[in-house]
Amino acid sequence: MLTLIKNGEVYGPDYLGKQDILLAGTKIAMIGKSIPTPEGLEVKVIDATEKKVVPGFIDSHVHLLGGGGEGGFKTRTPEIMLTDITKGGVTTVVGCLGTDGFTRDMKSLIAKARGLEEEGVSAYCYTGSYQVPVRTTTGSIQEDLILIDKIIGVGEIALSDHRSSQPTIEELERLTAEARVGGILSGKAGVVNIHLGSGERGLEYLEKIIDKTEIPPTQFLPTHMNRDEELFQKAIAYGKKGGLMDFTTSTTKRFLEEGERKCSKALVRALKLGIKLEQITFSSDGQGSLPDFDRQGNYIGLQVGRVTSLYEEVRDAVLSEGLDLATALAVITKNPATILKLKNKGEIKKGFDGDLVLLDHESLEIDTVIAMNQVMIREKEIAIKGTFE
Ligand SMILES: CC(C)C[C@H](NC(=O)C[C@H](N)C(=O)O)C(=O)O
Ligand SMILES: [Zn+2]
Ligand SMILES: [Zn+2]
Repeated sequence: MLTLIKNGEVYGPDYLGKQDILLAGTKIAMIGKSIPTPEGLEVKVIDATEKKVVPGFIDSHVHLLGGGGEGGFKTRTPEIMLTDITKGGVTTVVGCLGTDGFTRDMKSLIAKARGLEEEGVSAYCYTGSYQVPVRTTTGSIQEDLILIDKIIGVGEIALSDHRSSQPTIEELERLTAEARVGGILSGKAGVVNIHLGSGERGLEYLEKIIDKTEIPPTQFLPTHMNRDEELFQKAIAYGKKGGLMDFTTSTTKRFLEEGERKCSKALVRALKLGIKLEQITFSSDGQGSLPDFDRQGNYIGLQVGRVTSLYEEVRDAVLSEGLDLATALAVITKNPATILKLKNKGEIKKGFDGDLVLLDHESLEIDTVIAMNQVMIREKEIAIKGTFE
């Protein structure tokens, strides 16, 4: 199937100017000025005049099965549906388990990722959950990475949080070493997605491991680094040592009042403080719980994370914080693709996957979403059965 997207302002995420883009099969076949409509072939032509064309968004931390439970059974959060993902312009997700790594398991997570792939988006998983030792599928982290295509790393491993399994630094070193070697042997990132709570120890374990072992800082993708000012400051110090930082875009009014840093502002501040753009990503924590505890650790209530918050924060960074679009887009396109070694993802380049989002020129609202050259949302209309094909 051929799709010709005409005359859009293209950000790959770097600005490429007015270009036509030809999609063939599931790939970007050509990018160029005024590509002629191929004769005698069935081509879907999309007029992107007055639109910006950007890479499909990558959400590196989504509770595909739902999560939660921190307030008891009634607070389990719901499984994600395809349109929860595509209406946010997201065309690639990485699934994880959280606090409840007991009633939700890796077999279900892998099956859910496969289901989403059948529906047209790209989906991967981290093996494990908050807990250490990591509950794998094959019995070993290395074999999960080597044998199960959907598994690209380990997580979300909880540190500095009252809900963590209180792992020792040796246990964390060991599982990270296993993830690294499993990644190397399978050509994957083998990244360890770390859940940071607001505990005093903060990033201590990670700093010690990258200081005293051969494990590089890029082996860790620590998330929730914007959850409060103290952790944000620690993240900046960690970033100066080459550490990566992922900011969580799902939030609540109360969290922001309690000191959580809004992602659009955290991005601008981190750049101003000298953190390099390629060290920074956003992820949504979609369908994960956003639980509230008092100072004594008593449960107060919870809300549910939304994948749509991912691009909302990027759009705010541009419209409210004055960041340029190419810079803001990088944290949900090229950066996660590079860090997680997601081949052919995150950029508008010949040979890369046909994952594209068309934005309204002025409002930057999502207009059309194309995943693997299938139109999932067209002129803001959501395809009922997933795609318009
Ligand atoms: C970053 C904050 C706001 C949310 C964060 N969510 C999770 O980690 C996922 C959740 N525990 C689940 O298992 O569904 C948190 O709880 O700290
Ligand atoms: Zn988390
Ligand atoms: Zn989470």
